[in-house]
Amino acid sequence: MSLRVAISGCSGRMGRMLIEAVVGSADCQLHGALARPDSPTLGQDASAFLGKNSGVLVTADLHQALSGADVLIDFTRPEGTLAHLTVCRELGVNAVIGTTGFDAQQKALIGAHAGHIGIMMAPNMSVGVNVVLRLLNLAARSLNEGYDIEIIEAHHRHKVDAPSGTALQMGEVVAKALGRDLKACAVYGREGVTGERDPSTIGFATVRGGDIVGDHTVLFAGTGERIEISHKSSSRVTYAQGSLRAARFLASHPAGLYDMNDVLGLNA
Ligand SMILES: NC(=O)C1=CN([C@@H]2O[C@H](COP(=O)(O)OP(=O)(O)OC[C@H]3O[C@@H](n4cnc5c(N)ncnc54)[C@H](OP(=O)(O)O)[C@@H]3O)[C@@H](O)[C@H]2O)C=CC1
Ligand SMILES: O=C(O)C1=N[C@H](C(=O)O)C[C@H](O)C1
Repeated sequence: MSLRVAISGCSGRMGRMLIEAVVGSADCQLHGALARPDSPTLGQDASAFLGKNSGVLVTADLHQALSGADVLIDFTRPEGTLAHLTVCRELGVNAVIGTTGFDAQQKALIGAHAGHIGIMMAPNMSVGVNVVLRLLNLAARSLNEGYDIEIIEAHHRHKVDAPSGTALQMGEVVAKALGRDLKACAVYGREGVTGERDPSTIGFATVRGGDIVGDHTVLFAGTGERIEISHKSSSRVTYAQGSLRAARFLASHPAGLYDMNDVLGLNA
């Protein structure tokens, strides 16, 4: 039987990419498409932008979109995600969360919902980025003395959160490998007379412009050498395919909070 997938933020950059992926998939069917109450797309067929008819009309009614769905895939904003999760929990619908920019309190709320439904949350659904996170763990443990660590990310002009969720996750992985607390050692941008670099810090730099899909580099700068571990996305299709993989994963797992390592079997 097909996996019944609902998409929120259905007219956003990722929402459209996800609808295309679901409509083109052999084992998923579009079940619901959510937009905000003021969206001009309300009432239209959710795949009209593809020149296709899915039979699913865009709605702002959470219960209408989510009743009978197996899973919601949500790439919106933190406050939207949390509102959607409340209804997912009420209706027993699993959730794949790609939204970034949650604060600690919001993450705790998501954790509480995961006691009742399956939730897979990751700031980056691409297989490549999740392999890079593994490489960073190895690199940080090996380069734990004498290397200054800087994380540089670049995204399109429309992105609203900074640093990116992926950059922050890379920082968490590196800090953990070094036995540091990212909250205590992160430096988010520099200006003016900053003084010499504190070797215990992890620096972040953010670039925003044009249509950059998503570039991330972690720089280990030593004396006489630099190591750079980079990932560059050239299409959002990788995020959509990773999200469908996560949706399938949740269908065969009990309630709980999962990440891409679980989906890709990298925790084994
Ligand atoms: N995990 C991953 O792999 C990836 C994560 N992302 C993250 O996904 C999120 C969305 O990115 P992107 O698609 O580029 O953004 P867009 O701005 O293109 O789309 C966001 C969508 O969410 C809707 N939305 C905004 N606020 C709310 C709200 N409060 N309640 C319900 N819906 C809302 C918007 O509606 P409207 O059209 O009416 O404004 C829009 O349709 C970001 O947090 C981004 O960082 C992005 C790519 C990959
Ligand atoms: O907003 C985006 O576009 C992206 N957001 C995610 C993030 O914040 O890390 C993932 C990807 O880099 C694209």
